[in-house]
Amino acid sequence: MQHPGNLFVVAAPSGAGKSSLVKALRELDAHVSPSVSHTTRAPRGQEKHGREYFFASEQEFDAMVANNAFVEWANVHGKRYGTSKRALADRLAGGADVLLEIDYQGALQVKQAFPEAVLIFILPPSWEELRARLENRGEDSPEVIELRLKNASEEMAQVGKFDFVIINELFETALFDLKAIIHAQRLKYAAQRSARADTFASLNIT
Ligand SMILES: Nc1nc2c(ncn2[C@@H]2O[C@H](COP(=O)(O)OP(=O)(O)O)[C@@H](O)[C@H]2O)c(=O)[nH]1
Ligand SMILES: Nc1ncnc2c1ncn2[C@@H]1O[C@H](COP(=O)(O)OP(=O)(O)O)[C@@H](O)[C@H]1O
Repeated sequence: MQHPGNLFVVAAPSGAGKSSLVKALRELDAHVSPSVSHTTRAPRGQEKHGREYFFASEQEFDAMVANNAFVEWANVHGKRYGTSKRALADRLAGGADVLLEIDYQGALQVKQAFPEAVLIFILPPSWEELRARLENRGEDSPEVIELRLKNASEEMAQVGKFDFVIINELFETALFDLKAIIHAQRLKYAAQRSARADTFASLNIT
């Protein structure tokens, strides 16, 4: 079996720029593989089943919960979202670095299951800017935007439980920070692996 890859988790209040940052990162770094979540929310304009999400009915989601098919799942803004075990295990075992874009509740569940996971939280520079980004994105109704802003303060209160925090003010700076965290974790992991290999060799363990 190939060596398992690194696991990164990125969380943020809605509108902070998480999806845009992860998309830009993936264009620069082909070794980061996303995991496609299941959700009970309806698809937005351009979204495709199996690409952004697997869109599931409440009954389908219930069945997956009952079958213990999720690594983590949570209620977010009144809908359910979850990472399936299948989506994660195959990619990690194949040696890919996997990046999960999930909410803080899911991130903390992942840390329980995988203590070596690296948790990254993305903050907006201000409340005004967060609201402006949600409004300018033009994807959500005013009621949905208000709900997301209301939930943002509870989400942001969790920032201390994360390993790293990025403030997404200037996009290019935030992207640089995200790349740096991922690069540093890869180096650390590679160093640990080679130290282990040296020890194994000196002990004649193959
Ligand atoms: N726990 C958990 N949260 C998820 C998952 N997939 C997406 N989310 C989170 O659900 C929230 C809503 O996502 P979405 O409806 O796509 O809207 P967005 O916040 O504008 O990107 C975001 O905080 C996502 O990170 C998942 O598999 N598990
Ligand atoms: N640094 C930034 N400066 C200005 N606008 C940004 C920045 N980062 C993202 N945006 C814009 O803000 C909106 C929300 O970003 P998005 O990536 O959809 O957020 P999230 O996935 O966190 O909900 C989008 O319209 C995006 O283009």
